[in-house]
Amino acid sequence: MLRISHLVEGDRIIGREEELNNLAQALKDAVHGQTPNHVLIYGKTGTGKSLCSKYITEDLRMSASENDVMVGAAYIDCLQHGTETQAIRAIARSLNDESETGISIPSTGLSTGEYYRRLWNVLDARYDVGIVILDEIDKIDNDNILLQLSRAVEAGKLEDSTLGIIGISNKIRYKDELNERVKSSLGEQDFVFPPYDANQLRAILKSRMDAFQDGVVEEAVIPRVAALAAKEHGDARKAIDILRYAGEIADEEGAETVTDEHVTKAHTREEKNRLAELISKQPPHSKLLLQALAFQIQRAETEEPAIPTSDIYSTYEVLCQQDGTDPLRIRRVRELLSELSFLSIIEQTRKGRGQGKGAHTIHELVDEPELVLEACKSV
Ligand SMILES: Nc1ncnc2c1ncn2[C@@H]1O[C@H](COP(=O)(O)OP(=O)(O)OP(=O)(O)O)[C@@H](O)[C@H]1O
Repeated sequence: MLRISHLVEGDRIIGREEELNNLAQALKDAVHGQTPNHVLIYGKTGTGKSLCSKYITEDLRMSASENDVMVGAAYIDCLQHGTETQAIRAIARSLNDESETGISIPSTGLSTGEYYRRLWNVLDARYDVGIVILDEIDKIDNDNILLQLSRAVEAGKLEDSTLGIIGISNKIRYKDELNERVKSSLGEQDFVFPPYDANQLRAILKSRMDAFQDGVVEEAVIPRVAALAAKEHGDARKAIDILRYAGEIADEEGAETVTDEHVTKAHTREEKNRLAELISKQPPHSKLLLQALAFQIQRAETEEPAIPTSDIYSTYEVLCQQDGTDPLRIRRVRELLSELSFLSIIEQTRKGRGQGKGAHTIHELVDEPELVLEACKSV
């Protein structure tokens, strides 16, 4: 129950009624075998984007089957299947059943075009509607796949079936990066999932308490974990991870109960792991920028240093030189910094320079610079 991949049942999804309704509304045509809207979902980590997408497609699949409409769903993590061929192959494999279709989807040896052809055949053979969930869609290296999938029906690739896409991203500006054709066909409906508040996090944690035996978790633990997870942004993943680590640490120590002290240790363990995971997903230049900011903060003599973009940039240039890579332009650097801020790895504040002198942005790290540098090194 405390594994992140565990799919909770509908009645345990907390605080997402509106989002689930919106998704259901956008996809409802699939229940009658018609083409659903393509949907993009944005939101910070741990706001339930993957959970709600999987839940709603499963719900749709079951409602559709009552109408004798066959809905097939494929969930693809684009971080693991980041090229066009890998992603198409993964979708085709997940929807196929060779014993039923006679179509094989080998792991190598086919051209990208052939993988597409087999995917269309699988869809036509097995389903009325295919729903493809592309998680971390911004990690796909080539827009072509989005164009092909979103226009498969229009382009006459599918004869007896149709296709809908749910794209999920942490990058709020993801759509700006797409070319106009993809943008217009993919982004029919956009939804932003807000962070959870401490009450919702508490309810989410309570609904997972079956993971522990009765009386093992001390009373103060759940509110404390919820408060820790709500502090940066209301991240259910973080909350569940801290609770799991607290249980593991209590177990390692042979303790009878999970206490506040275990939560403190669990929080440190979670921060280290989360940072390393989050940073590992960032482009190389974002890592250099983070290191630059961490070095600047370490070097600063004030208690709570706030570093302007220009200072980060000058250290970043030195790091690029050491790394043998060309620095990006300042404009792109600003974009990467604001992405890091959206992900709650850094904090940005606009500050006035004094009357008539305009404003500039200053930066802080959410975590300790040593932790950030260690995480950058470990990935
Ligand atoms: N409303 C909720 N009720 C119960 N559990 C939830 C809820 N929202 C999220 N969770 C749980 O929190 C964890 C993270 O959720 P999920 O993977 O859906 O987040 P996400 O927004 O897709 O995050 P990321 O962008 O990091 O992939 C999962 O274990 C999920 O089951």
